[in-house]
Parts: sequence; C-alpha cells; structure tokens
Amino acid sequence: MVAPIVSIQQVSKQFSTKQKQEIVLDKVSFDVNKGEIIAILGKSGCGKSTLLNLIGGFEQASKGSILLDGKEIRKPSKRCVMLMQNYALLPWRSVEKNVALALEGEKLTKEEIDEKAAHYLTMVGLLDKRKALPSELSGGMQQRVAIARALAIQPELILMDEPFAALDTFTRYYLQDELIQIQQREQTTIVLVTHDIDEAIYLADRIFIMSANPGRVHKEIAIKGSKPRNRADTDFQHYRELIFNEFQFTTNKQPIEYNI
Ligand SMILES: Nc1ncnc2c1ncn2[C@@H]1O[C@H](COP(=O)(O)OP(=O)(O)OP(=O)(O)O)[C@@H](O)[C@H]1O
Repeated sequence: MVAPIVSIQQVSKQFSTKQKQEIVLDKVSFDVNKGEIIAILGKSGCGKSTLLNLIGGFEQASKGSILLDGKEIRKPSKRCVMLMQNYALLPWRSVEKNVALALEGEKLTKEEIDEKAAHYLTMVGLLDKRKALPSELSGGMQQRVAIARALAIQPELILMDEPFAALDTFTRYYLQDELIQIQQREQTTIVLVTHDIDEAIYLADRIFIMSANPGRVHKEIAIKGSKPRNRADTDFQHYRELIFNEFQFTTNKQPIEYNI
C-alpha cells in the first residue's frame, strides 16, 4: 500500500464579500499517493483553483484539514510548488537566471546554482537557450523554463493550474510527453487542474470530476494502462465517453432554441 503524500479531509471553503457569502468547496475529501498524477476536472467556477490554493497553503480551509506527509499545511513551502498557465517568468532575467531564482536563498555556491540550473534546463531541452530572455522564447519554451524552475526546487509535489492551456495543440502534446518522462524519472507527485478532458486522460492516474455550487467531488475515475497512452485507442475513447457522460450529469444545460 502506497502512503498518501496529501490527505484532504472534509475540506470546505467559504468566501465572504460585502455582497454575499459563497460556499465554494463543500466537504471535499481525497488522498493523493506519492508519485501519482491526479487531474481535477470541472466546469468553470466549481472551485478547482481554490482547491489547489488550499493544497499549496496559499489559502486556509474554512473547515476540515489538508495534510502533507501527515502534517497540516498552514503556509506555502518549498516542498510544494505551483505552476501557472502564464509561466510567471521574470522578463528581465535570462532563462538560466530565472531557473536559478528558485535556488537563491539555499546554502549553495554560485557554481552549484549554475550547475543545478544547467541540469534542469538540460532536462527540458533548453540548455542552449540559457542566455536568452523569456521574450525571445516561444510560449512552449517559456513553460519549459517554468517547469525547469519548479523542478530545481526538487519539490515533492507540483500543483499545476491549466499549465498548457495557452499553448497550441502540438506544443501541448509535446510538453505532456515531456512532463510524463520527467515525472517518471523524478517520481514527483502532481495535482493538475485542467479543462481539457483529453489532457486529463493522457496524464492522470486518477481523475476527480467536480460538480459546482458548491464544489464537491462528484466522481473519481482511475485511468488504467501504462503511459504514454494512445489517444486514438478504444480505451482512451471509453474514458472520454465516460467523462462526457459525467459532465452531462453535472451540467444542467438548457437546450439551445433556434428561431427559424
Ligand atoms: N479570493 C476570493 N474571494 C472571493 N471569492 C473567490 C475568491 N477566490 C475564488 N472565489 C470564488 O470562488 C469560486 C470558485 O473559483 P475558482 O477560481 O476556484 O474556480 P475554478 O473552478 O478554478 O474556475 P475556472 O475553471 O474558471 O478557473 C468563484 O465563484 C470565485 O468567484
């Protein structure tokens, strides 16, 4: 039995503004095992990013608790990094200096920092771009720099909020493959929020489908089969259909009326 690295226990989150009080998450519970990729799918506003922020320690739960290796998460830590859709690179720093940023504050010499930065840039295939500025790179390359920077911290857990959503299909496919390879090599645990059903099936070991108002885990689906998976095979289509059906269930969409 693999020990859970993250344990989410009966977590509720309420936001209060002047206008209203909103229960965004309601009694969410699940475990994430070491070395797993978990994908969280759900329609806009169901609380996916809020859940990631709670796991990352950027927000506090209103009720319930979230444990990282058995200890309650109360603030952000280097054991867990967040990777965003917009890369969040510093535009005035070179690629290698952006990666090195993650290592500043550690007890490392300049040579050690350079060596580590080079190591992780090699891993994402961007060593030859180390002197470039982010603006000189494509979106896909910038996201690879952000991945190298996240990996350089050697976190146990990476939280990803739609990391590839801004990229074109082929770059997205390429980075998904790269992510699987790196994740298998480093044995990092990943919790990924995505709107992309195919991305979830391609990457995840388990998918949690959330329903909205308030956000709850509606269904857990374990994705069988080794990676990389074949997007065209029958198993993949089976999961796709399963998830589409679940979404119909969680979305009470009115039929579109056409005036002819
Ligand atoms: N800091 C905050 N203060 C008040 N309300 C908030 C705050 N953060 C999120 N919310 C509200 O919580 C709800 C869920 O937001 P969240 O960003 O978690 O959803 P999401 O599922 O990630 O959406 P999307 O897929 O569109 O990114 C929304 O109604 C949002 O307005």
